[in-house]
Amino acid sequence: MEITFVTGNKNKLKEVAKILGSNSSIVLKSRDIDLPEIQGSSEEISKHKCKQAAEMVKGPVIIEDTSLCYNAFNGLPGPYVKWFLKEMGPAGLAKMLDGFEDKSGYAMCTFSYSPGPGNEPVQFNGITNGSIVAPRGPTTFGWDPIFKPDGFDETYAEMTAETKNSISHRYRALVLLQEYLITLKE
Ligand SMILES: O=P(O)(O)OP(=O)(O)OP(=O)(O)OC[C@H]1O[C@@H](n2cnc3c(O)ncnc32)[C@H](O)[C@@H]1O
Ligand SMILES: [Mg+2]
Repeated sequence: MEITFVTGNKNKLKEVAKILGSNSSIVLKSRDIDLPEIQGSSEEISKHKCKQAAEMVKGPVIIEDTSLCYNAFNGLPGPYVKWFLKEMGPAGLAKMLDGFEDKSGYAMCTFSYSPGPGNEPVQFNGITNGSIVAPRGPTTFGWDPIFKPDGFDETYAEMTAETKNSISHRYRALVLLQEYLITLKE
């Protein structure tokens, strides 16, 4: 099955390609487009991106929207983390919690799949719980240096790609997406 992943983020594409790598039933194509995003919940933003992607590609597409949620902020910055990261950097994003005892949070990936234009997208959520820490490790990908998943001492940035891809929010959502796509073929 050939599916086009529409994203303006090269690191996302790299991880998705790697996670799906061993699964030969999906042939992943990609389009480098930074789709406009509405304001709303992660699900609403993801659905809107997916509908636009299906119109552009005129065939089966996946897109995803990623959130970093602070429990002390009732889930914010959530899907708006990109703009906080852009202006404050990872260190500033971690410092936002200085006045709060609760440093817990979660990373969430909301994938949407559409078989083509005019179809209602199907959604899959992957969540990895963790805590927000002062930046540690390479600054290659977004807020990776400040997110320490539960059960690990390392931040996402300090882990090997293999370890991150075996526990990440993105991996968990992709497991569900793959399970769904397999049912379509039956
Ligand atoms: O074109 P799209 O797919 O929307 O790519 P984007 O970079 O705009 O991504 P989002 O809208 O989902 O915004 C999520 C923000 O979180 C960052 N991000 C996404 N996944 C991440 C991950 O696994 N680790 C660290 N940062 C991540 C990403 O760089 C953005 O700044
Ligand atoms: Mg985006």
